[in-house]
Amino acid sequence: MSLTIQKLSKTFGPRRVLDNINLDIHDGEFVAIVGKSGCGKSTLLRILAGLDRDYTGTLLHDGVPVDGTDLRRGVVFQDHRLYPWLTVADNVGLALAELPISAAEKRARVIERLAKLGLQDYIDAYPKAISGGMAQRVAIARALVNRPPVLLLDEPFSALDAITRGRLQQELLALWRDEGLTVVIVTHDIEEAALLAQRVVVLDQHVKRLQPIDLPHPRRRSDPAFGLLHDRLLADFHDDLAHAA
Ligand SMILES: Nc1ncnc2c1ncn2[C@@H]1O[C@H](COP(=O)(O)OP(=O)(O)OP(=O)(O)O)[C@@H](O)[C@H]1O
Repeated sequence: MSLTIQKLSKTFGPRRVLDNINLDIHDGEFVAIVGKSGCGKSTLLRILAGLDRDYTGTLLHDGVPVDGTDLRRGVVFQDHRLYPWLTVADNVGLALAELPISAAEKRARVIERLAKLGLQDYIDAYPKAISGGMAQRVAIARALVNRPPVLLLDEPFSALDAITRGRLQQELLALWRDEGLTVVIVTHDIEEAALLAQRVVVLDQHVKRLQPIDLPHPRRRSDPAFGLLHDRLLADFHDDLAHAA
């Protein structure tokens, strides 16, 4: 068991954003959280990260209550959040600041991690000199440099062009497979969720649907089984929109 969410609710003032969420995320699982804008996806991810502790209910990581951010959970946001005055390597190295290892060891670890993401030629570049896709790779490198077992991503590819997004999706799948990560990705893109995840959580304040996707990777949009699952997820959204109207 990796993350355990029990009876979790969250309000902003009078507004209930998450209502009685129950969800177990298993070790090594790839879970996508989808739902219409404002349904609480980012709020839930921030809670999983330990960035927001103002909720009711229970959140456990490996059976232990989450009480803040933790080196065992790396986080990637939609915007890369790199410091413009630091090089790529120094941005990634910041994540190791508190680790009791030598500067040389830190540098070696940073370079190894950057190389795994194809960034070996950009180690000493500044963020403004690299593309949006590269910057998101750096953000992933920063999230993983501590070798956390859990990677949490909030709309990590939605600001990228379609080709770059496709590449990064494949790289994320490779990282998940090769490193045995537990991945939770928030996305508004049903197709992205269906292409990547083993389970898709449709959120609408509560868990509206938990959809397993048992298709092997790489998944093809042209596969009829993929189309069926995609359409089922899409139907949940139409349902939401009908209710909203
Ligand atoms: N700090 C805050 N204070 C007050 N309300 C907030 C705060 N953060 C989020 N909300 C509200 O909570 C609701 C859920 O927000 P959240 O960002 O989790 O949704 P989301 O599903 O991620 O949306 P989107 O897909 O548009 O990013 C929204 O109505 C939002 O306006």
